[in-house]
Amino acid sequence: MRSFCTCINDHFWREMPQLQEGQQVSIFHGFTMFWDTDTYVMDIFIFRSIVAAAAIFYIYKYTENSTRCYLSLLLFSLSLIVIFVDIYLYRQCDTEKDCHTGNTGMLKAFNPGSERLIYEKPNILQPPRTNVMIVTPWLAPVVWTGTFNRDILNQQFKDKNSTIGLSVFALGGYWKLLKAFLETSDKFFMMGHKVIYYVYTDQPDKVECTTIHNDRECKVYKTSSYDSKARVFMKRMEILHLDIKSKKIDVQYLVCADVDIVFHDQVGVEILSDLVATLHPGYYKTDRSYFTYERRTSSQAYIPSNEGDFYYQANFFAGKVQEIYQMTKSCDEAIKIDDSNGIIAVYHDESHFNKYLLHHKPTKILSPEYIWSWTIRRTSDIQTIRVIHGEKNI
Ligand SMILES: CC(=O)N[C@H]1[C@@H](OP(=O)(O)OP(=O)(O)OC[C@H]2O[C@@H](n3ccc(=O)[nH]c3=O)[C@H](O)[C@@H]2O)O[C@H](CO)[C@H](O)[C@@H]1O
Ligand SMILES: [Mn+2]
Repeated sequence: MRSFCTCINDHFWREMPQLQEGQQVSIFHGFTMFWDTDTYVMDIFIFRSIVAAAAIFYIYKYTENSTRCYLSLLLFSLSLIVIFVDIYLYRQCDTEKDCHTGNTGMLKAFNPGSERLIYEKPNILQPPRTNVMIVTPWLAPVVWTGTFNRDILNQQFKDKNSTIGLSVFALGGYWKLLKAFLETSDKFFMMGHKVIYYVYTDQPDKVECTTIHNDRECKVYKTSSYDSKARVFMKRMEILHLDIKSKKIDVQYLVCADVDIVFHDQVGVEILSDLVATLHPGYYKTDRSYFTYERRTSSQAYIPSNEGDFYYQANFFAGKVQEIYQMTKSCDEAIKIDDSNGIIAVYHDESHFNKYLLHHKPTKILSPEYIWSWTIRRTSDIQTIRVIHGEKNI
Protein backbone atom coordinates (compact mmCIF):
# COMPACT_ATOMS: atom_id res chain seq x y z
CA MET A 1 0.00 0.00 0.00
CA ARG A 2 2.86 2.29 0.84
CA SER A 3 4.38 1.89 -2.62
CA PHE A 4 0.99 2.43 -4.22
CA CYS A 5 0.61 5.71 -2.32
CA THR A 6 4.14 6.69 -3.26
CA CYS A 7 3.26 6.15 -6.92
CA ILE A 8 0.18 8.36 -6.73
CA ASN A 9 2.05 11.03 -4.89
CA ASP A 10 5.02 10.96 -7.25
CA HIS A 11 2.88 10.87 -10.35
CA PHE A 12 0.66 13.68 -9.25
CA TRP A 13 3.62 16.00 -8.90
CA ARG A 14 5.87 14.57 -11.54
CA GLU A 15 3.49 15.02 -14.42
CA MET A 16 3.09 18.74 -13.91
CA PRO A 17 6.12 19.79 -16.00
CA GLN A 18 4.81 17.72 -18.92
CA LEU A 19 2.00 20.11 -19.72
CA GLN A 20 2.10 22.05 -22.93
CA GLU A 21 3.74 25.44 -22.68
CA GLY A 22 1.27 28.06 -21.55
CA GLN A 23 -1.39 25.49 -20.63
CA GLN A 24 -3.50 25.83 -17.50
CA VAL A 25 -3.13 23.17 -14.79
CA SER A 26 -6.17 21.57 -13.19
CA ILE A 27 -6.01 19.97 -9.76
CA PHE A 28 -7.39 16.70 -11.19
CA HIS A 29 -4.81 16.57 -13.93
CA GLY A 30 -2.28 14.39 -12.12
CA PHE A 31 -4.89 11.91 -10.93
CA THR A 32 -6.48 11.49 -14.35
CA MET A 33 -3.12 10.90 -15.91
CA PHE A 34 -2.26 8.39 -13.23
CA TRP A 35 -5.35 6.29 -13.89
CA ASP A 36 -5.10 6.71 -17.63
CA THR A 37 -1.53 5.79 -18.16
CA ASP A 38 0.09 4.00 -15.30
CA THR A 39 -1.03 0.51 -16.19
CA TYR A 40 2.26 -1.10 -15.25
CA VAL A 41 2.10 0.12 -11.68
CA MET A 42 -1.56 -0.87 -11.43
CA ASP A 43 -0.99 -4.33 -12.89
CA ILE A 44 1.87 -5.03 -10.53
CA PHE A 45 -0.13 -3.83 -7.55
CA ILE A 46 -3.22 -5.91 -8.42
CA PHE A 47 -1.15 -9.03 -9.17
CA ARG A 48 0.64 -8.80 -5.83
CA SER A 49 -2.58 -8.25 -3.89
CA ILE A 50 -4.08 -11.40 -5.41
CA VAL A 51 -0.98 -13.47 -4.57
CA ALA A 52 -0.95 -12.12 -0.97
CA ALA A 53 -4.69 -12.83 -0.51
CA ALA A 54 -4.25 -16.39 -1.83
CA ALA A 55 -1.33 -16.98 0.55
CA ILE A 56 -3.31 -15.68 3.57
CA PHE A 57 -6.28 -17.85 2.61
CA TYR A 58 -4.04 -20.92 2.29
CA ILE A 59 -2.30 -20.29 5.62
CA TYR A 60 -5.50 -19.91 7.62
CA LYS A 61 -7.41 -22.70 5.96
CA TYR A 62 -4.86 -25.49 5.59
CA THR A 63 -2.16 -25.06 8.26
CA GLU A 64 -1.99 -25.93 11.91
CA ASN A 65 -1.73 -23.33 14.64
CA SER A 66 2.02 -23.87 15.25
CA THR A 67 3.07 -23.49 11.58
CA ARG A 68 0.47 -20.78 10.93
CA CYS A 69 2.37 -18.37 13.17
CA TYR A 70 5.72 -19.00 11.40
CA LEU A 71 4.18 -18.77 7.94
CA SER A 72 2.36 -15.53 8.81
CA LEU A 73 5.61 -14.03 10.06
CA LEU A 74 7.36 -15.18 6.89
CA LEU A 75 4.66 -13.69 4.67
CA PHE A 76 4.72 -10.43 6.60
CA SER A 77 8.56 -10.16 6.29
CA LEU A 78 8.39 -10.99 2.58
CA SER A 79 5.79 -8.26 2.01
CA LEU A 80 7.94 -5.75 3.87
CA ILE A 81 11.00 -6.66 1.75
CA VAL A 82 8.97 -6.33 -1.48
CA ILE A 83 7.60 -2.94 -0.42
CA PHE A 84 11.04 -1.61 0.48
CA VAL A 85 12.60 -2.88 -2.75
CA ASP A 86 9.71 -1.21 -4.65
CA ILE A 87 10.21 2.08 -2.94
CA TYR A 88 13.96 1.90 -3.46
CA LEU A 89 13.60 1.09 -7.18
CA TYR A 90 10.85 3.59 -7.70
CA ARG A 91 12.88 6.36 -6.18
CA GLN A 92 15.85 5.64 -8.46
CA CYS A 93 15.98 8.12 -11.32
CA ASP A 94 18.85 7.85 -13.75
CA THR A 95 18.37 11.39 -14.96
CA GLU A 96 16.43 14.42 -13.85
CA LYS A 97 14.14 13.89 -16.83
CA ASP A 98 13.38 10.32 -15.72
CA CYS A 99 12.35 11.65 -12.32
CA HIS A 100 10.01 14.10 -13.98
CA THR A 101 8.47 11.58 -16.33
CA GLY A 102 8.18 8.84 -13.73
CA ASN A 103 10.48 6.71 -15.89
CA THR A 104 11.91 5.18 -12.75
CA GLY A 105 13.48 1.93 -11.59
CA MET A 106 10.43 -0.28 -11.11
CA LEU A 107 8.85 0.76 -14.39
CA LYS A 108 12.11 0.34 -16.24
CA ALA A 109 12.54 -3.11 -14.75
CA PHE A 110 9.12 -4.19 -16.05
CA ASN A 111 9.24 -2.26 -19.28
CA PRO A 112 12.91 -2.19 -20.31
CA GLY A 113 14.03 0.16 -23.06
CA SER A 114 10.98 2.37 -22.80
CA GLU A 115 11.30 6.13 -22.49
CA ARG A 116 8.01 7.08 -20.93
CA LEU A 117 6.57 10.48 -21.51
CA ILE A 118 3.35 11.41 -19.83
CA TYR A 119 1.28 14.31 -21.07
CA GLU A 120 -2.29 15.34 -21.55
CA LYS A 121 -3.97 13.82 -24.58
CA PRO A 122 -4.40 16.33 -27.41
CA ASN A 123 -8.04 17.13 -28.11
CA ILE A 124 -8.77 17.18 -31.84
CA LEU A 125 -11.87 19.34 -31.28
CA GLN A 126 -10.05 21.95 -29.24
CA PRO A 127 -7.29 23.88 -31.03
CA PRO A 128 -4.55 24.97 -28.62
CA ARG A 129 -4.79 28.62 -29.74
CA THR A 130 -7.89 30.17 -31.23
CA ASN A 131 -6.90 33.82 -31.57
CA VAL A 132 -4.01 33.25 -33.99
CA MET A 133 -3.36 31.26 -37.19
CA ILE A 134 -1.58 28.04 -36.27
CA VAL A 135 -1.31 26.53 -39.73
CA THR A 136 -0.85 28.26 -43.09
CA PRO A 137 -2.89 27.51 -46.23
CA TRP A 138 0.07 25.39 -47.42
CA LEU A 139 -0.09 23.46 -44.15
CA ALA A 140 3.02 24.81 -42.47
CA PRO A 141 2.68 25.14 -38.69
CA VAL A 142 2.97 28.59 -37.17
CA VAL A 143 4.76 28.33 -33.84
CA TRP A 144 3.18 30.20 -30.91
CA THR A 145 3.42 29.53 -27.20
CA GLY A 146 0.78 26.96 -26.31
CA THR A 147 0.82 25.16 -29.66
CA PHE A 148 3.56 22.65 -28.87
CA ASN A 149 4.92 20.40 -26.17
CA ARG A 150 8.68 20.73 -26.12
CA ASP A 151 9.17 17.45 -24.23
CA ILE A 152 7.59 15.46 -27.06
CA LEU A 153 9.59 17.38 -29.65
CA ASN A 154 12.82 16.86 -27.70
CA GLN A 155 12.21 13.16 -27.42
CA GLN A 156 11.57 12.86 -31.17
CA PHE A 157 14.58 15.01 -31.99
CA LYS A 158 16.98 13.10 -29.70
CA ASP A 159 16.37 9.97 -31.78
CA LYS A 160 17.80 11.74 -34.82
CA ASN A 161 21.07 12.53 -33.03
CA SER A 162 21.42 15.77 -34.98
CA THR A 163 23.65 18.77 -34.37
CA ILE A 164 22.33 22.31 -34.64
CA GLY A 165 24.51 25.17 -35.85
CA LEU A 166 23.96 28.80 -34.89
CA SER A 167 25.68 31.23 -37.24
CA VAL A 168 26.27 34.88 -36.50
CA PHE A 169 28.21 37.70 -38.14
CA ALA A 170 30.01 40.33 -36.07
CA LEU A 171 32.07 42.67 -38.21
CA GLY A 172 33.38 46.14 -37.44
CA GLY A 173 32.08 47.50 -34.11
CA TYR A 174 29.45 44.74 -33.91
CA TRP A 175 31.95 42.34 -32.27
CA LYS A 176 31.00 44.01 -28.95
CA LEU A 177 27.49 42.55 -29.22
CA LEU A 178 28.79 39.00 -29.29
CA LYS A 179 29.11 38.64 -25.52
CA ALA A 180 25.40 39.14 -24.81
CA PHE A 181 24.48 37.06 -27.87
CA LEU A 182 26.60 34.07 -26.79
CA GLU A 183 25.75 34.33 -23.11
CA THR A 184 22.02 34.29 -23.77
CA SER A 185 22.43 31.51 -26.37
CA ASP A 186 24.13 29.41 -23.73
CA LYS A 187 21.21 30.00 -21.40
CA PHE A 188 18.22 29.67 -23.71
CA PHE A 189 19.14 28.20 -27.10
CA MET A 190 18.50 24.50 -27.74
CA MET A 191 19.10 23.34 -24.19
CA GLY A 192 20.12 19.69 -24.00
CA HIS A 193 21.08 19.44 -27.67
CA LYS A 194 24.39 19.37 -29.52
CA VAL A 195 25.12 22.89 -30.73
CA ILE A 196 27.97 24.50 -32.67
CA TYR A 197 28.27 28.29 -32.72
CA TYR A 198 29.75 29.67 -35.95
CA VAL A 199 31.04 33.20 -35.39
CA TYR A 200 32.13 35.20 -38.44
CA THR A 201 34.24 38.26 -37.75
CA ASP A 202 36.92 40.42 -39.32
CA GLN A 203 38.63 40.76 -35.90
CA PRO A 204 39.05 37.27 -34.42
CA ASP A 205 41.64 38.49 -31.89
CA LYS A 206 38.99 40.65 -30.18
CA VAL A 207 36.37 37.96 -30.06
CA GLU A 208 36.00 35.72 -27.05
CA CYS A 209 34.13 32.68 -28.24
CA THR A 210 33.19 30.88 -25.06
CA THR A 211 30.43 28.54 -23.95
CA ILE A 212 29.68 27.14 -20.51
CA HIS A 213 28.55 23.80 -21.94
CA ASN A 214 31.00 20.93 -22.38
CA ASP A 215 29.04 19.51 -25.31
CA ARG A 216 29.02 22.79 -27.27
CA GLU A 217 31.63 24.08 -29.65
CA CYS A 218 32.36 27.61 -30.76
CA LYS A 219 34.12 28.11 -34.09
CA VAL A 220 35.44 31.50 -35.17
CA TYR A 221 35.92 32.14 -38.89
CA LYS A 222 37.75 35.18 -40.16
CA THR A 223 36.11 37.24 -42.90
CA SER A 224 37.23 40.29 -44.87
CA SER A 225 36.08 43.72 -43.72
CA TYR A 226 33.49 45.45 -45.90
CA ASP A 227 33.16 49.12 -46.67
CA SER A 228 29.41 49.40 -46.10
CA LYS A 229 26.75 47.85 -43.87
CA ALA A 230 24.72 46.88 -46.92
CA ARG A 231 27.70 44.89 -48.18
CA VAL A 232 27.89 43.01 -44.87
CA PHE A 233 24.17 42.13 -44.95
CA MET A 234 24.45 40.72 -48.42
CA LYS A 235 27.83 39.02 -48.09
CA ARG A 236 26.34 36.79 -45.41
CA MET A 237 24.33 34.96 -48.06
CA GLU A 238 27.48 34.24 -50.10
CA ILE A 239 29.60 33.15 -47.13
CA LEU A 240 26.93 30.83 -45.77
CA HIS A 241 26.37 28.84 -48.95
CA LEU A 242 30.08 28.58 -49.72
CA ASP A 243 30.85 27.37 -46.20
CA ILE A 244 28.04 24.85 -46.21
CA LYS A 245 29.37 23.50 -49.49
CA SER A 246 32.96 23.28 -48.24
CA LYS A 247 31.73 21.70 -44.95
CA LYS A 248 33.15 24.50 -42.81
CA ILE A 249 29.59 24.45 -41.57
CA ASP A 250 28.92 20.81 -40.86
CA VAL A 251 25.62 20.27 -39.05
CA GLN A 252 22.17 18.88 -39.83
CA TYR A 253 20.23 22.07 -38.96
CA LEU A 254 21.41 25.65 -39.18
CA VAL A 255 19.91 28.66 -37.43
CA CYS A 256 21.12 32.06 -38.72
CA ALA A 257 20.81 35.16 -36.56
CA ASP A 258 21.77 38.82 -36.43
CA VAL A 259 24.25 39.59 -33.67
CA ASP A 260 22.01 42.36 -32.30
CA ILE A 261 19.61 39.81 -30.88
CA VAL A 262 19.47 38.34 -27.39
CA PHE A 263 17.64 35.24 -26.31
CA HIS A 264 15.10 36.10 -23.66
CA ASP A 265 13.38 32.75 -23.08
CA GLN A 266 13.69 29.13 -24.17
CA VAL A 267 14.10 28.53 -27.92
CA GLY A 268 14.24 24.84 -28.70
CA VAL A 269 13.66 22.28 -31.42
CA GLU A 270 10.14 23.58 -32.00
CA ILE A 271 11.78 26.06 -34.39
CA LEU A 272 13.32 23.37 -36.58
CA SER A 273 11.97 22.14 -39.89
CA ASP A 274 13.12 22.06 -43.54
CA LEU A 275 12.89 25.82 -44.07
CA VAL A 276 11.86 28.19 -41.28
CA ALA A 277 11.20 31.93 -41.36
CA THR A 278 10.06 34.38 -38.69
CA LEU A 279 7.18 36.88 -38.99
CA HIS A 280 8.27 40.51 -38.77
CA PRO A 281 6.76 41.88 -35.53
CA GLY A 282 5.92 45.15 -37.23
CA TYR A 283 3.89 43.66 -40.09
CA TYR A 284 2.26 40.47 -38.88
CA LYS A 285 -1.15 42.12 -38.49
CA THR A 286 -1.06 44.40 -41.50
CA ASP A 287 -2.39 44.09 -44.98
CA ARG A 288 0.10 43.09 -47.69
CA SER A 289 0.07 46.60 -49.15
CA TYR A 290 2.14 47.70 -46.11
CA PHE A 291 4.82 45.05 -46.64
CA THR A 292 8.18 46.62 -47.48
CA TYR A 293 8.90 44.21 -50.32
CA GLU A 294 11.03 45.41 -53.21
CA ARG A 295 8.58 47.08 -55.61
CA ARG A 296 10.91 47.99 -58.46
CA THR A 297 10.51 45.62 -61.38
CA SER A 298 14.19 46.04 -62.27
CA SER A 299 15.26 44.13 -59.13
CA GLN A 300 15.36 40.36 -58.83
CA ALA A 301 13.62 40.82 -55.47
CA TYR A 302 10.53 42.43 -57.05
CA ILE A 303 7.18 41.28 -55.70
CA PRO A 304 3.95 42.68 -57.24
CA SER A 305 1.53 44.42 -54.89
CA ASN A 306 -1.08 41.65 -55.16
CA GLU A 307 1.32 38.86 -54.14
CA GLY A 308 3.01 37.75 -50.92
CA ASP A 309 1.87 35.86 -47.87
CA PHE A 310 3.75 37.40 -44.96
CA TYR A 311 6.66 39.76 -44.39
CA TYR A 312 9.53 37.75 -42.94
CA GLN A 313 12.49 39.23 -41.12
CA ALA A 314 15.89 38.05 -42.28
CA ASN A 315 17.51 38.32 -38.86
CA PHE A 316 16.35 34.92 -37.57
CA PHE A 317 15.82 32.00 -39.90
CA ALA A 318 16.55 28.30 -39.82
CA GLY A 319 16.33 25.03 -41.65
CA LYS A 320 17.96 21.83 -42.72
CA VAL A 321 21.41 22.69 -43.90
CA GLN A 322 20.67 21.64 -47.50
CA GLU A 323 17.67 23.99 -47.61
CA ILE A 324 19.69 26.87 -46.17
CA TYR A 325 22.31 26.14 -48.82
CA GLN A 326 19.72 26.39 -51.63
CA MET A 327 18.15 29.55 -50.20
CA THR A 328 21.40 31.45 -49.50
CA LYS A 329 22.83 30.45 -52.90
CA SER A 330 19.71 31.60 -54.71
CA CYS A 331 19.61 34.93 -52.80
CA ASP A 332 23.33 35.46 -53.43
CA GLU A 333 22.84 34.89 -57.17
CA ALA A 334 19.92 37.34 -57.24
CA ILE A 335 21.98 39.93 -55.30
CA LYS A 336 24.81 39.56 -57.84
CA ILE A 337 22.48 40.00 -60.82
CA ASP A 338 21.09 43.17 -59.15
CA ASP A 339 24.67 44.32 -58.53
CA SER A 340 25.58 43.92 -62.18
CA ASN A 341 22.50 46.02 -63.04
CA GLY A 342 23.53 48.69 -60.53
CA ILE A 343 20.61 48.10 -58.16
CA ILE A 344 20.46 47.27 -54.46
CA ALA A 345 17.17 45.92 -53.15
CA VAL A 346 15.37 48.17 -50.69
CA TYR A 347 15.95 45.94 -47.65
CA HIS A 348 19.00 44.19 -49.01
CA ASP A 349 19.22 40.47 -48.20
CA GLU A 350 15.79 40.68 -46.51
CA SER A 351 14.10 41.68 -49.80
CA HIS A 352 15.69 38.72 -51.61
CA PHE A 353 14.85 36.43 -48.71
CA ASN A 354 11.17 37.40 -48.96
CA LYS A 355 11.19 36.88 -52.71
CA TYR A 356 12.67 33.39 -52.31
CA LEU A 357 10.04 32.48 -49.73
CA LEU A 358 7.21 33.57 -51.99
CA HIS A 359 8.09 30.72 -54.35
CA HIS A 360 9.61 28.29 -51.85
CA LYS A 361 7.13 28.45 -49.00
CA PRO A 362 8.60 27.94 -45.53
CA THR A 363 7.72 24.59 -43.99
CA LYS A 364 7.39 26.23 -40.58
CA ILE A 365 6.78 29.82 -39.55
CA LEU A 366 7.83 31.34 -36.25
CA SER A 367 5.50 33.84 -34.63
CA PRO A 368 6.92 37.26 -33.69
CA GLU A 369 7.52 35.82 -30.22
CA TYR A 370 10.76 34.66 -31.84
CA ILE A 371 11.88 38.11 -32.96
CA TRP A 372 10.31 40.78 -30.85
CA SER A 373 11.35 44.41 -30.57
CA TRP A 374 10.82 46.61 -27.51
CA THR A 375 9.79 49.43 -29.85
CA ILE A 376 6.56 47.59 -30.73
CA ARG A 377 3.43 47.68 -28.56
CA ARG A 378 2.81 44.18 -27.29
CA THR A 379 -0.68 42.68 -27.53
CA SER A 380 -2.12 39.58 -25.82
CA ASP A 381 -1.30 37.25 -28.76
CA ILE A 382 2.39 37.57 -27.83
CA GLN A 383 2.50 35.32 -24.76
CA THR A 384 6.22 34.63 -24.38
CA ILE A 385 8.90 36.87 -25.80
CA ARG A 386 11.70 34.50 -26.70
CA VAL A 387 14.09 36.58 -28.82
CA ILE A 388 14.66 40.33 -28.79
CA HIS A 389 16.06 42.15 -31.81
CA GLY A 390 17.69 45.56 -31.98
CA GLU A 391 19.89 45.28 -28.90
CA LYS A 392 22.53 47.62 -30.26
CA ASN A 393 24.54 49.14 -27.49
CA ILE A 394 27.80 49.58 -29.31
C1 LIG B 1 17.41 49.53 -42.41
C2 LIG B 1 18.28 48.38 -42.79
O1 LIG B 1 19.28 48.52 -43.41
N1 LIG B 1 17.86 47.19 -42.40
C3 LIG B 1 18.54 45.97 -42.71
C4 LIG B 1 19.15 45.31 -41.48
O2 LIG B 1 18.42 45.60 -40.35
P1 LIG B 1 19.16 45.73 -38.95
O3 LIG B 1 18.90 47.10 -38.42
O4 LIG B 1 18.77 44.61 -38.12
O5 LIG B 1 20.70 45.64 -39.33
P2 LIG B 1 21.91 45.34 -38.37
O6 LIG B 1 22.61 46.62 -38.08
O7 LIG B 1 21.54 44.49 -37.23
O8 LIG B 1 22.83 44.47 -39.35
C5 LIG B 1 22.51 43.14 -39.68
C6 LIG B 1 23.58 42.20 -39.14
O9 LIG B 1 24.72 42.25 -39.98
C7 LIG B 1 25.87 42.13 -39.18
N2 LIG B 1 26.64 43.39 -39.28
C8 LIG B 1 26.11 44.49 -39.86
C9 LIG B 1 26.84 45.64 -39.98
C10 LIG B 1 28.16 45.67 -39.50
O10 LIG B 1 28.86 46.68 -39.55
N3 LIG B 1 28.66 44.55 -38.92
C11 LIG B 1 27.94 43.42 -38.81
O11 LIG B 1 28.43 42.43 -38.28
C12 LIG B 1 25.43 41.87 -37.77
O12 LIG B 1 25.29 40.50 -37.59
C13 LIG B 1 24.10 42.56 -37.75
O13 LIG B 1 23.25 42.10 -36.71
O14 LIG B 1 19.40 43.93 -41.60
C14 LIG B 1 18.34 43.15 -42.12
C15 LIG B 1 18.81 41.71 -42.18
O15 LIG B 1 19.02 41.21 -40.93
C16 LIG B 1 17.96 43.66 -43.48
O16 LIG B 1 18.97 43.45 -44.41
C17 LIG B 1 17.58 45.11 -43.41
O17 LIG B 1 17.43 45.60 -44.72
MN1 LIG C 1 19.76 43.44 -36.69
